[in-house]
Amino acid sequence: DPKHPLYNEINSVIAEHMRYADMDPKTMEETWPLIYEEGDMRVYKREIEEDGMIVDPLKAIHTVSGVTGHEICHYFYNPEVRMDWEGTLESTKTMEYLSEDSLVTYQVHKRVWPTAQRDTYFWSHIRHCPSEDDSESADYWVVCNHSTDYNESNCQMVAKCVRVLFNVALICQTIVEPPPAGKEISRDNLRCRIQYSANVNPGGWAPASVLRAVYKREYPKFLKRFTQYVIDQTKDKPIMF
Ligand SMILES: Cc1cccc(-c2n[nH]cc2-c2ccc(F)c(-c3ccc(S(=O)(=O)CCO)cc3)c2)n1
Repeated sequence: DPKHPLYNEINSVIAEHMRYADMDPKTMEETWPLIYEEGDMRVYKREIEEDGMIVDPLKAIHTVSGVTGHEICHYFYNPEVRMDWEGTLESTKTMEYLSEDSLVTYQVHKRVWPTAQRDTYFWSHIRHCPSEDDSESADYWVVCNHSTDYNESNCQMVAKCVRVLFNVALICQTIVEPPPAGKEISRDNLRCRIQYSANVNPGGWAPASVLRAVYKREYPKFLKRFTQYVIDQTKDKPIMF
């Protein structure tokens, strides 16, 4: 039984993202042009225009040591800390908690000259997808942020903003190098494989060259800043498996 009005939509969007989980870099490179590479981070992008709009889908694969997928997803989902790590945000407002793993947020993003200011109104959902006991599949933690118009009329929007439609997913897998026999697992034994996918329709008029330059610059910055934030927040805390 749907526990809240967005329950079915969230299930189908998550299922779709999980179908594309675990694209290894080789397969990625066959169909996705690599636009940025630094250390373990690879950012891929397709150039797609839909009725004159840039809707370049973006995928980033990154491996971060010392944290778990649960920790990465916990901080990505938690609206209370978003202003601490999301550098392109002017404001964020949690409109409604649909359940303990689903909520609706209104955000205003910093203006990128010469385009108009953008805002986003979206649901967020966090989910643990344990591997089936056949242990063929991996164990994932997922967060999805997806535009919505659910109860939009209750939201006091910032005037003159252009609404952005987007569908973002963060899919994480924790890799544990077993410690020597009898030793506790420490953060030195942890690595987290992150897949970030973003489909952003910037809405309204925006020059293709400017948008593509912004995305090329902002996404790697955002992933580095966010993952470093989680490393800093968790380093002295017990591990969240
Ligand atoms: C990180 C990044 C990449 C590309 C562009 C920019 C940016 N600069 N100035 C305005 C924006 C902007 C415009 C519209 C957007 F939807 C998002 C946007 C970005 C990330 C996410 S999220 O879901 O990954 C994290 C939640 O904020 C959602 C929307 C960001 N920021």
